[in-house]
Amino acid sequence: MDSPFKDANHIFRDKEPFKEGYTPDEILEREEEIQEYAAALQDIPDGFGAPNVFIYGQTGVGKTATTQKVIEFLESEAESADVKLTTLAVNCNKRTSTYKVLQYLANELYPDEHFKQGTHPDTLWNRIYERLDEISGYVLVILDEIDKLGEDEELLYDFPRAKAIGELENAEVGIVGISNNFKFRENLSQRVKSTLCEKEIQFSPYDAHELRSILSYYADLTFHDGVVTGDVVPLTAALTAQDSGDARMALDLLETAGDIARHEDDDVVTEDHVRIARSEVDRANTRDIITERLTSQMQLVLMATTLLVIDPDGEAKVKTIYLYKDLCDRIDADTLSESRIRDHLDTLEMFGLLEKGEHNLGRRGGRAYIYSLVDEPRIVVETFQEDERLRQGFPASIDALLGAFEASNQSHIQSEFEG
Ligand SMILES: Nc1ncnc2c1ncn2[C@@H]1O[C@H](COP(=O)(O)OP(=O)(O)OP(=O)(O)O)[C@@H](O)[C@H]1O
Repeated sequence: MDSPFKDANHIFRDKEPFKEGYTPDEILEREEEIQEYAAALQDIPDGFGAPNVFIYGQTGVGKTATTQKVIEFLESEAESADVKLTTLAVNCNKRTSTYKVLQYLANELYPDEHFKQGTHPDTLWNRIYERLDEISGYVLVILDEIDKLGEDEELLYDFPRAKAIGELENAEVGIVGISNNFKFRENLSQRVKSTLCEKEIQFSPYDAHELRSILSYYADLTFHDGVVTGDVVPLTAALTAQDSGDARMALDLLETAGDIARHEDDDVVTEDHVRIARSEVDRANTRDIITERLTSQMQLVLMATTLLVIDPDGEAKVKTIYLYKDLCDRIDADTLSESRIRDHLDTLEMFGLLEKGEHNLGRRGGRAYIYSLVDEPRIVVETFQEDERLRQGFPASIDALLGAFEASNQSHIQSEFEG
């Protein structure tokens, strides 16, 4: 058999910049935020203190990448100004409590020792303070995904006050908290909010113009010259801007379009590759949400809604609830109350799987909520068909129904739930 692998890659020159954790040399389209960020931290090189800063914005809008760049500048400014500065970066995604962050910091500050799980928290605090006093100067603790600490505020309360209350003599701690969870800030207690959110910087989603410039920069680094045809970057930027304004998502789409061109042995990447990539990425996202994030009852409610969407007789005659009960009977699952089903429909909407519209019931009075699927029904049906138990819930004619639906391309409103 001949080797199944392709010859030399004529599409990509380097894929490193697409990887998670890659630090770009340049941060584009964030000039204003960088200026604000620098102003918020100016007290450090000026020698006036270590401030606390809170950075927030949706996922993929450059909060982490911009922070890395600003910290690089800050470190070099501090050095030129002869100001002692230590920066400690912690990702709270993996360290979700004050204790875990302290354990991590202690291990970073004492590379020759190992602080095991179970070390008394007072020991961790004392050793950390001891070391920071030895190092002396300003200490900036950068807590990425700070919202993962949840309601555990001990660290956020104690650390910035350590000098004021005499725990530290020669060092002063400032915190940079980064979050994509908008509720986190609101839920902070007043005493922590007033310190941590002393200075706040918001990062907005990127618009199409900004994404174009970011994508062009990455395309130059990752693709061979002349491979990316004219409309690819603007289309990728426009599709992502309409959806989320998330640079990570845009880069993922561009890479997937390149992968498809490579796989198909095409010489160049075109708009068509981007469109195919878009449907592949959507498919993968939908699958992840359905299989990883929905409870089995939410899956059943989604299944019922999907069946109504593809069943030509389903429109406005049958309600989600009856179909849902029927599905539960078929796969022998418990049935929820109508109000819980309603909650689940709202959750499915929040996950971006369903869209809710409203219509008046005319002479009958009242309103009805109309749910439609955001994705192609086939993506949802195929995901359910991969699950042995859920597959039983579909009627034997599901493939024929789906085929007929696609042929007639009925994608309008289908499921009714009276409000
Ligand atoms: N303005 C930019 N210039 C260059 N690269 C960028 C820019 N914004 C984002 N990126 C790149 O996009 C990806 C996602 O950015 P980043 O991780 O900084 O987003 P984030 O806002 O911190 O997201 P999350 O909240 O999910 O952590 C990274 O690869 C990053 O290098």
